[in-house]
Amino acid sequence: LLEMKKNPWHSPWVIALAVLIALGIIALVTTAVVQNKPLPKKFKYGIVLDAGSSHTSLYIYEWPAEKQNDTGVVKQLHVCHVKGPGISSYSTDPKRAGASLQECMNEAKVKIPERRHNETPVYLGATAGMRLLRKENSSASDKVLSSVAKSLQSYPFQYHGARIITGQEEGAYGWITVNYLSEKFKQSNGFPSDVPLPLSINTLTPSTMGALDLGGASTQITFVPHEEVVSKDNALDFRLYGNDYKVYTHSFLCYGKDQALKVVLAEQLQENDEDVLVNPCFNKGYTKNMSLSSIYSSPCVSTRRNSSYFFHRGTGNTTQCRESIRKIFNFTGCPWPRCSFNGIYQPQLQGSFGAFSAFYFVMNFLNLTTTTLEVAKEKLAAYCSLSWKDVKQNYPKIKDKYLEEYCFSGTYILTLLEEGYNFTSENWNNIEFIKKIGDSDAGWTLGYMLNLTNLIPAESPAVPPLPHAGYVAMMVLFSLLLVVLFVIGYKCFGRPSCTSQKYT
Ligand SMILES: Nc1ccn([C@@H]2O[C@H](COP(=O)(O)OP(=O)(O)OP(=O)(O)O)[C@@H](O)[C@H]2O)c(=O)n1
Ligand SMILES: [Ca+2]
Repeated sequence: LLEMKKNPWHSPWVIALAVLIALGIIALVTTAVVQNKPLPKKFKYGIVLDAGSSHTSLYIYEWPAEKQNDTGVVKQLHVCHVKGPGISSYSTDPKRAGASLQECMNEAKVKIPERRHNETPVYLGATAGMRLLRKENSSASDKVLSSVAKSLQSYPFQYHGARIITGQEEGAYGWITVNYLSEKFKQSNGFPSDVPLPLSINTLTPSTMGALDLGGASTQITFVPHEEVVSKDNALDFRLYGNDYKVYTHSFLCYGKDQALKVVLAEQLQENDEDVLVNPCFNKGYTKNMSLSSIYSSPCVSTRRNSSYFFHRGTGNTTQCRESIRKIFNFTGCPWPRCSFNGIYQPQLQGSFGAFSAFYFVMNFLNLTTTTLEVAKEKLAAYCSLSWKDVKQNYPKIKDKYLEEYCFSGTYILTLLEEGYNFTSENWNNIEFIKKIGDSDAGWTLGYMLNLTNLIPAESPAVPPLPHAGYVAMMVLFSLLLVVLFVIGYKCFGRPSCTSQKYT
């Protein structure tokens, strides 16, 4: 009996040690489990079709399901350019609008894992081409939309609608895209998120990047100004990742580069009595027989002329070209403290800007993406003065459709940015001409999907239970404790000092 009482395993010290060791193991396992929840490794997908005035593109986005609230995790997986013109061009044969999307939709079926098809949302947003068609003939635009809707619904994805987005949305989502991709929303304003900010809010919000989008039929300018946006039509309020943003946006319908060209040509024709149009915005030696209906059929053009064809001849003079482009802007009659043009309010430009879509295509072709404004003007003048023969020889691979318009387009862009939006030599280099940020294209589609899929939270997402450093420290501490307990246990084993004397 005495022997049994002396058994060291029955000493309270050893029992206490055993309990502590067990607790240590439980603590270790719990910390590891809480911190490193098993990763499901599940990817989610979304499809957005950008039905622009000149073409349609299908974008597939991908993001890890468990991180979807973080900023910057949604990425473009794939883009497919639909063959043929924009959907508004099928107004006389709407069925073909839906059919035109099939090739890209079939590609999406291959790119997205089959088991994810039924949970993948698909959105179609149509822009200025459809806005113009709706203005002209709303039943035709309805038919085109029904045709594309029917086509999209025949796929195994989750159909979320086909609609014409507003110019405001187009500007806002473009702004969200560039700031999401350049991780501008991650920054904090230095104030706790529940503290109401002083009135001069936009001087305290983290800096963002403005967005400049030039399409075929409309153009958008969107940025966070320092001053209050006094025109309600141009004001947007966002709360993203715990910060408030007061954003200015405006979309100019008919000021996309294809429609602007039609308006310029119509003005030039108006000033010409003959059926020959001598145009300083096209290279010398460029000639083309054009139908007047190609210009007068546009709802952006209000003038009319009787004959059916005209002879278009270039002279390649950028100074004269700029003069004729300037005529489509109205710089008088501003009812606001400040205007861009046509009496539209625009606050003072603020911060850096990302200029994408046709701003990029044209400026990149002309090699003007990184120059000063003065050098851009000089280089453009030199390009415009090249003969059409030389231009064709220098760029044999570029389609005539694009090539013939670069002198006009370059001059239009400089006029729009400098005289329309009031960029100057001083802030010119705040404009960054971009196509992509990382692997994703700059444009409104990503912002549209992030918003409709609730992928951008209003408040900062919750942080993990422990920051990584805290987790490592805890693990080291628990491990050390366990080692110490083992050592004490081992050293104590069988020693009288560790066994209770009152049993003897
Ligand atoms: N490599 C390219 C591709 C396009 N373009 C021109 O860029 C303009 C269209 O730009 P885009 O952003 O694609 O316009 P859409 O989205 O079709 O038009 P919108 O946004 O106004 O609906 C067209 O004039 C087209 O000819 C170009 O110059 N070079
Ligand atoms: Ca567009």
